[in-house]
Amino acid sequence: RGGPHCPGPAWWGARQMHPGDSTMAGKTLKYLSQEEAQAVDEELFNEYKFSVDQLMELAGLSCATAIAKAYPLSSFGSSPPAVLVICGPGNNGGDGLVCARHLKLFGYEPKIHYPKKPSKPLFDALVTQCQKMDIPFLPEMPPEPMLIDELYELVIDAIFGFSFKGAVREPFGAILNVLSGLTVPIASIDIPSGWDVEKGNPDGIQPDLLISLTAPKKAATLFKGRHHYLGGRFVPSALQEKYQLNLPPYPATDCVLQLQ
Ligand SMILES: NC(=O)C1=CN([C@@H]2O[C@H](COP(=O)(O)OP(=O)(O)OC[C@H]3O[C@@H](n4cnc5c(N)ncnc54)[C@H](OP(=O)(O)O)[C@@H]3O)[C@@H](O)[C@H]2O)[C@H](O)CC1
Ligand SMILES: [K+]
Repeated sequence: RGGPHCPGPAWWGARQMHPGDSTMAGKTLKYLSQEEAQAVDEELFNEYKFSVDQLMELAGLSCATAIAKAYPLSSFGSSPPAVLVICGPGNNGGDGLVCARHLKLFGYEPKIHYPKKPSKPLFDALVTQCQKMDIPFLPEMPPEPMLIDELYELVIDAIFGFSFKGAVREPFGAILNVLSGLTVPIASIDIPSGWDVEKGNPDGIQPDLLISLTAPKKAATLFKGRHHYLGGRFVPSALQEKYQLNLPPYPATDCVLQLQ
């Protein structure tokens, strides 16, 4: 474990953490309830005066970085690797748009399906940025898992984040059904979509990668995939302390940290 990227002992402690476990400093990484996740988010905007696009840019960059670390360009047979990004109607979908843009800059070939864009200037701008970077928008979701397996190397799930509640409404029910049948890996942003934010969903999609933003949510304890990253390195220490997030230290200047 030597060399310039050698994780220090604190990171190693974080890597092994689950609720109830401890870091080497004796502190437990907090897994947030839905209410806590929303409260931290609101405080970042209302008290700390961050704007949504500031945090969304950092969140989306973290997502693209985690994906590029877990699935480096060199690990794919095709070049550039085709990636399908599915964006939902809230800020999780916005993170997906930003992630797609950074993936393109990193050398991937993203295509986006965005069936329910909110009519807000922020999302209009994110869409224009992607269009001007030659990222295609697919008007229809590929109807069969096999089609996606044939055409794409990876699927990014940016459908729902920490505000998801209740039974899935269309068109997202049909989309999640297709995703459930995939062989190619799914990378979920913040929450595997269709999972209850706290209790998960044993019958839902089973992503290979999860990137928890700000702090993991309770459902992340049920994540069974290979790669769990923490991203969204923007939480001021006073806010971390107020919510006792006990975030492990990020390595050097990295915007993501591998938890598993
Ligand atoms: N602090 C941070 O870490 C930041 C995280 N970011 C990302 O933002 C999301 C949370 O975004 P939010 O807009 O609050 O919510 P969602 O994206 O999770 O989803 C809201 C939309 O989803 C619809 N919805 C909810 N439940 C269902 C359902 N059962 N079926 C269908 N649709 C559903 C909801 O629709 P409504 O009709 O209820 O309005 C909304 O349209 C967080 O997870 C991060 O990914 C920020 O980017 C930066 C800060
Ligand atoms: K998601």
